[in-house]
Amino acid sequence: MTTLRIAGGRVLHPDLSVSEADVLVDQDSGEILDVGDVAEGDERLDAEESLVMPGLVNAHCHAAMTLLRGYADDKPLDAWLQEDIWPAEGELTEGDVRAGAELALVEMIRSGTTAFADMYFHVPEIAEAVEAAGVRARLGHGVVTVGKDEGEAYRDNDESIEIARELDGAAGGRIKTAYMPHSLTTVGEEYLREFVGKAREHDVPVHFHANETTDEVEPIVSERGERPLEYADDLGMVTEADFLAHGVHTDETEHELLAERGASVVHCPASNMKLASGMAPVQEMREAGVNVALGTDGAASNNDLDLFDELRDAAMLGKLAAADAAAVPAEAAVEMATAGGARALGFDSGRIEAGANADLAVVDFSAPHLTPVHDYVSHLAYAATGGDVRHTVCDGEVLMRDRELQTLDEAAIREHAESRAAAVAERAE
Ligand SMILES: N[C@@H](CCSC[C@H]1O[C@@H](n2cnc3c(=O)[nH]cnc32)[C@H](O)[C@@H]1O)C(=O)O
Ligand SMILES: [Zn+2]
Repeated sequence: MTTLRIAGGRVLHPDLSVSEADVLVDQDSGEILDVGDVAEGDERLDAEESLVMPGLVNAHCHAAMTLLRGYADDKPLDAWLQEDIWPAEGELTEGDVRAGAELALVEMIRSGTTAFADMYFHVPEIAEAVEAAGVRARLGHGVVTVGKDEGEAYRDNDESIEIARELDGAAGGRIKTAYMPHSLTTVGEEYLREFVGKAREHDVPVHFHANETTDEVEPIVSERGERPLEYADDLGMVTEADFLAHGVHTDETEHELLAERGASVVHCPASNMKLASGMAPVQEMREAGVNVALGTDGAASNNDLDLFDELRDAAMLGKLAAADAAAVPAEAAVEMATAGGARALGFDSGRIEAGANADLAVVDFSAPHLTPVHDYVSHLAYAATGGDVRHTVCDGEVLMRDRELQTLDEAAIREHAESRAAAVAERAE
């Protein structure tokens, strides 16, 4: 057994209390062995003046969209997707998706994210990038059937199921999968009925966009006379294993349904503000007992993958939505970005405790904007940024040490992404 001791700092415990403690990690099993006054390790990671926290979980992303960062801004969802994003994505090759995913992984590791969920295409390329980077991920092929003939629509759904079957458990178990229909309005009912059943046969969860804009909710309500998530529930897509992105325009009935079924909602505050989709009722959902996680969504609607921004945005927007400064307090935001995200994705991470996955971020508290420290959790939610992360550890492996990436060649990845993105933009013109 090879062990790693993260020493000399403070630890954020599962109840969000903070105390001086070291963390001992088994690098072979990738699990936390002990927290507190721990034994010596074979290797040491310095945590002086720092806080060891669970690695952040980005529970909804389209990682390769880093190539489209700043490509089209300042438009509502529908026009943004149809006029700019989908035409550009039509030009993305396997190599482009690989390059974009690698850039995303650099950003995520730099800002302390150790697990993410991703809906995209050319998923085997994304999986290879994840395997090399060393993080944890739940990956899936996004399905759209509107505007496609039956044959094409079937192929797209089949591919999503096949990818989910083939890649589940890859990278030594760090990669898990899901069937990922894009949304309740972009995938036809007949396909959802058939393929959600197939996902169940293969024991993979379902991940989709839901209730993101009023334009998406209204047609379902008027055509079916029921709320979108009641429709999704009829289709069997709201089980404990399932997680949906956004949930902006959800009502009390839907919150009760989500809480009862145990399905998770991934709140994406920056994307919701940028596309003016609306304010998700996060405080109400949490009070109803819904598990809420945080996501950045793609870099083209955010425009970065720094989850510390989401922590702050979630706390701020949650107050505005509830017209109550006590809504979505710092603790809630931190919980959503860690334990809530891990639960949504089905990983035993998001808590620093013996037996959990050793997925950790070590945040440097010596910066002026983090001085003084009255309350560590407050700083994580309101003052820290991804740039404050010193070390990132996933599955017991050090992915970043003193702000230097250990598994990825950052300069080469940046250069490659830059030239790939320029070529995509040119082809899409
Ligand atoms: N476009 C592919 C499959 C969809 S992958 C997931 C899709 O979600 C899109 N996407 C990114 N952000 C959002 C969002 O906020 N709402 C809805 N879709 C989004 C993204 O651009 C990507 O096309 C096809 O036609 O078969
Ligand atoms: Zn999305």
